[in-house]
Amino acid sequence: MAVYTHVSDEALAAFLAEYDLGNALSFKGIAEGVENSNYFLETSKGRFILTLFEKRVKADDLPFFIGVKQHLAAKGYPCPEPIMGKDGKALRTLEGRDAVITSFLEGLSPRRPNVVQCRGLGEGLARMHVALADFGMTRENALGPASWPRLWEGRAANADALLHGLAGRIESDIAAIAKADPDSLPLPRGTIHADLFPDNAFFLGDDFSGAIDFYFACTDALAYDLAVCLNAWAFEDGAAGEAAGLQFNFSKGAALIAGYESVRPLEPAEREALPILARGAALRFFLTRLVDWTDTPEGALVRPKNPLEYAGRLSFHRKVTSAAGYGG
Ligand SMILES: Nc1ncnc2c1ncn2[C@@H]1O[C@H](COP(=O)(O)OP(=O)(O)O)[C@@H](O)[C@H]1O
Ligand SMILES: N[C@@H](CCOP(=O)(O)O)C(=O)O
Repeated sequence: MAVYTHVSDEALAAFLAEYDLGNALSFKGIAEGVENSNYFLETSKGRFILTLFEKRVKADDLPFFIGVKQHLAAKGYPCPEPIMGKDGKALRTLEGRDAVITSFLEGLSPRRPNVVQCRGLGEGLARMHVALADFGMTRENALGPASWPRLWEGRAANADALLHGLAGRIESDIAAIAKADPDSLPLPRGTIHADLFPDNAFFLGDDFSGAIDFYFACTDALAYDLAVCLNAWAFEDGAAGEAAGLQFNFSKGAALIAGYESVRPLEPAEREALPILARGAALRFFLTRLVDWTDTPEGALVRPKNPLEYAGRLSFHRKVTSAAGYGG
C-alpha cells in the first residue's frame, strides 16, 4: 500500500489551479509501490500521476530525477513526463510534501517476464542509455560499494537468523567486491536507472512500452544497469531459501543481453566486468532488503521484500567467471 499522505479535496483543487490541466474528474490512491504516495488523476486534459515524495527521497535529488525524465521525454523515450505548472515549474508542494504531476504511461508490468519481454527490456534499457548520453546533470550512486559497509553494520546476526552461516558469505562478498573495486574499472559511465525491475517496466503485450520510477537514477557504469536487470529479470522462483528453487534462465539472460547489444554493443571491458557487477548488484539489493526486513515494524503498511531472494542470486554469481555465464 503506497499512499502515506492523504490529499484533501480543497488542497487538490488549489494545487490543480496552479496548472493548466482543468479540474479533477477522478482521483484515486495507487496501492502499488513502496517509496512514495502515488495517485491516479484524471482531468479534462487527460490522465496523469500525482506523486508526493516521502522521507526516503532527498529533496536535493529531485531536480536530477525530474531532469532525467524531462530529457528522456523530450527525446521521445517512453517515460512519465513531468508536467509544468503555469509558472513553468514541475516541482511544487502539496500537503507539506514535495510533489509532481507526470503523464500517465500505458502498459502493464509483467508478473513473470517471458524471453521476448526480456529482449524488449534489454533494448529499452540500451535506448535509455543512448538517449541520456548527452544529459548534463550528475548524481552519485548513493547505494554503490562505498555505502555497503554502512548498510551491513550491525546486521550480521539478522542475516544469520534468516539463514545459518549467511553472514560470513555476505562479508566475503563485500570484501571480494571491495578488492575488485568496480568503480575504478575503465567502463563507459553515464546516467543509469539503477532499479529497472519488472514492476518498473511497462509492456503492451510483449512490446516494451516504457519505464517508470527513476528515483534511484544516478551516474554510474552503464553495464551495472544491465547487471541489475540480469538479477531482476533472468532468475526464477527464489523465495524459499538462499538457493532453494532458484534458477537462472539462460534464455532470458541471453535475450536481455542480445536486446541490449542490438542498440548499444558492449565493450570488451564491460563483458569482462559483468560477473563482478552482477554480484555487486545482487549485494546492493540484498543489503537494502535486509535493512528494510529488520527495520520494518510488524503490521506496517508496506511488506518488506525477502532478502533471501538476493542471497540466492549471490550464490549463483560467486561461480560465474565470464559474460557467457549469463548467456552473453
Ligand atoms: N507514469 C505512470 N503511468 C502509469 N502508472 C504509473 C506511473 N507512475 C506510477 N504508476 C503506478 O504507480 C505504481 C507505483 O509507482 P512507483 O513509481 O513504482 O512507486 P514507488 O516509487 O513508491 O515505488 C506503479 O506500479 C504504477 O502502477
Ligand atoms: N526494486 C527494489 C525495491 C525498490 O522498490 P520500487 O517499488 O521503488 O521499485 C527491490 O526489489 O529490492
